[in-house]
Amino acid sequence: MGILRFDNVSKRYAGGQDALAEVSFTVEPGEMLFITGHSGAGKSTLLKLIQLAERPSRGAVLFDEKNLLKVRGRRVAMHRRDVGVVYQDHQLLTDRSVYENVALPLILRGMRRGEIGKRVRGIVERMGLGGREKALPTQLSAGEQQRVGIARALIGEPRLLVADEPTGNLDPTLSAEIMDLFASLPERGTSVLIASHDLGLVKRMKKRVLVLDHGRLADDISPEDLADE
Ligand SMILES: Nc1ncnc2c1ncn2[C@@H]1O[C@H](COP(=O)(O)OP(=O)(O)OP(=O)(O)O)[C@@H](O)[C@H]1O
Repeated sequence: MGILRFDNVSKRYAGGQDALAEVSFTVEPGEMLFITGHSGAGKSTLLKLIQLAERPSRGAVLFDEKNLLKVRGRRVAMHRRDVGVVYQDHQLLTDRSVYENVALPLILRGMRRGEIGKRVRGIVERMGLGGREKALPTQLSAGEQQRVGIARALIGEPRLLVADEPTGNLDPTLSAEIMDLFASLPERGTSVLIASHDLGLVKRMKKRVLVLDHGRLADDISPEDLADE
């Protein structure tokens, strides 16, 4: 049973063409995969459907076999706890410390301060940011800032992590470091779906790759096939 399933999903924005057309695929628990394709191929749209930032025009997106079309109102926030999101520009609060940025999702949930502190310390260490808790994001390097963004996405222990061009602003060495960090997540049970147009980086990771072309799923390449190329 997949953690995420797209069943013949199409998405058409008002006045536009199909941004996604009849897309079907399944993501297993603990699987890491990439989604790639040209600019405008529909990568961001696909990730938005998972976060309930957009709704499909046709077809169904299922999370844990639950049709997301039925998730409305207060249950949208509950669903978003299960999906951690990492952005290209990390979207950190620049006037808040690393600690506060990472703690934010738990504060919003009303978790006890002691429990928040324990969790933040744990994830900050895991992301290699130990000792930087009091720093402001502007005092950190680009790679460190992105790791704070990943820590914030992971703090609520989501079942799935989605990332839209998470290394878009980083140099090749830092990009590889961040990718290795993502690759370490599935062994803890988190599935990871990363949109990237950096084909070199994607191929190096030797994971499953979904290829979008004008909204259609043009290819679904297994790690074994990738190794053969
Ligand atoms: N809010 C919107 N309203 C109308 N059309 C949109 C909207 N968002 C995206 N589109 C269109 O949908 C198509 C897919 O866009 P999307 O952003 O999903 O592509 P992408 O693969 O993420 O591109 P990029 O790599 O440039 O970010 C494009 O033709 C885009 O112009």
